[in-house]
Amino acid sequence: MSPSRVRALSIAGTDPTGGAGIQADLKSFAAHGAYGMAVVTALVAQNTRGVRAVHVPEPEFLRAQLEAVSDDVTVDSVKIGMLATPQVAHEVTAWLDRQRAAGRSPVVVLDPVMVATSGDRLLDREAEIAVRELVGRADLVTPNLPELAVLVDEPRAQTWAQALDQATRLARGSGTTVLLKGGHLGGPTSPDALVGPDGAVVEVAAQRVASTSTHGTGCSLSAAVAALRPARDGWPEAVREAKQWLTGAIAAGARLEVGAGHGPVDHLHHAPGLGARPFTAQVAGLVADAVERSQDLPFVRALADGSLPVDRFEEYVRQDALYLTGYARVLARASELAPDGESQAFFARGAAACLDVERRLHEQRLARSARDGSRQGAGASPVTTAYVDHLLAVAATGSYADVVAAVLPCYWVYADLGARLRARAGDLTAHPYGDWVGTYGDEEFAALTAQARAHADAAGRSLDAAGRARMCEVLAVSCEHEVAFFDQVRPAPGPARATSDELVNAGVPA
Ligand SMILES: Nc1ncnc2c1ncn2[C@@H]1O[C@H](COP(=O)(O)OP(=O)(O)OP(=O)(O)O)[C@@H](O)[C@H]1O
Ligand SMILES: Cc1ncc(COP(=O)(O)O)c(N)n1
Repeated sequence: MSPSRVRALSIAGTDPTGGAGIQADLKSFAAHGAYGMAVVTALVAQNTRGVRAVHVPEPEFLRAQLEAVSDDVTVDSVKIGMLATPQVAHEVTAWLDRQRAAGRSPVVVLDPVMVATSGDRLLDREAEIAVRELVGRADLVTPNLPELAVLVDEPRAQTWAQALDQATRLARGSGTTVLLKGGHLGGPTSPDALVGPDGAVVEVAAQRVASTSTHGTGCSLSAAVAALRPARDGWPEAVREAKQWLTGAIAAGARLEVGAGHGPVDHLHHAPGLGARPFTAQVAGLVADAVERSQDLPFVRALADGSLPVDRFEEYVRQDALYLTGYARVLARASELAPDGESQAFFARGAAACLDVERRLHEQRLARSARDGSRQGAGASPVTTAYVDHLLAVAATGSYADVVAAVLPCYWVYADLGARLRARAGDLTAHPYGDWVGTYGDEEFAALTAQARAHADAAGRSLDAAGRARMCEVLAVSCEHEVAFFDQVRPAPGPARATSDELVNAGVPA
């Protein structure tokens, strides 16, 4: 069996702030699904603003690290970064030669790191010749414009054409494919180009991102290419994929808020769900606010203390029944869009349960009006219509995640409000609206609400930031409708408290 992941080794310097060097390489490996390993060439005290000090361990210690890896692990891919001194470069060259002599030939990507973005040198001048020797042993070398100039021993190219010319000569002379990086060229684009030893050029275009989050871009790109190459057909495929990822990583870098200088890129920008807070944790404050505001409304206060006139309660129940018919349609839509059988069944059961409740309410209303000749009342109020319209609009145009976010407050606000009312109401058998309070405040409804929340979290997990934001917006609108729904019934001054007789058919719990 072949191993499940590419085993990639970074041989490079460190960046304790995690944006460049070995730390960036390991993130880049992981971001591309490789198993990452690292051998330290130099310890660098640096941050996003600059390099403070460099400590290069003895070459023997570097050799010991390299051999500790290769004596034990088959390495599929090697990325070489900061080499610091001629001794370090020679040690790495000798190790590569020993690997080849032993019949091991990992893919070798050489990022000829010389100067950091901050302008600090990361390679002794005397080491430049040693790095040139290493180019011939690599499969791919990834110079930026100043590094390319050093490698061909010429002044820095001023145009893309001049840079391509230098890269062609480097590739021909060394027999190694060159990935020429155009980041230092300026202008609206940031192109790279693969130049083969035969002179073949493959340009990889990309827009320039207006950002200062470019610390470690070279490290991250070369590590990504090293991770991808053993699993792709050729250099162009690996480079295109890595470059597209890097452009997104630069764009997302600023949001990390790491450091005051040239910030790092976001290596995990393509996996926004990873480590993100669950959707329901993100919106818990919105729901808590809706519950808080609802419990202070005159209707809810009167409901809780039992002073609500029965005709007011009936009006509420009537609007609720009308609402439930629309709500059931939207739950059915969630079921239709559901990604798996469990969520499909959950929302289908919810839709059926709403219709059962609605039918019971309707029958009891008919029985009551037949008994005492009361009017049936008009149709849905503007408030009820507005809430249902919002839900139906999301159902018609939104994704499964949007629909689940839209229906969630009806569970969540009711469950939380019900629990509070139940705690406040005391003995429910003596309470005129005890049935209603009991149903929404009971454990069964709390369990259903927990399931609805879990479905919303699952739906939000795979979304990008924009998708999550849409879910939050939709839920926030539903929360506002929830509060307005309770607020539409005013406990009119007047009739005394409901008697239990009057309530026989009025308050019907779900
Ligand atoms: N502002 C930007 N927008 C988009 N891509 C960029 C930007 N800056 C750099 N890149 C890309 O990042 C990669 C590294 O480019 P660059 O030429 O800066 O190499 P480097 O100098 O070795 O990197 P480092 O900043 O790590 O030293 C290249 O693919 C380049 O095109
Ligand atoms: C250990 C180490 N290796 C490479 C770089 C180059 O990255 P950048 O030019 O983006 O600072 C760096 N700063 N530190």
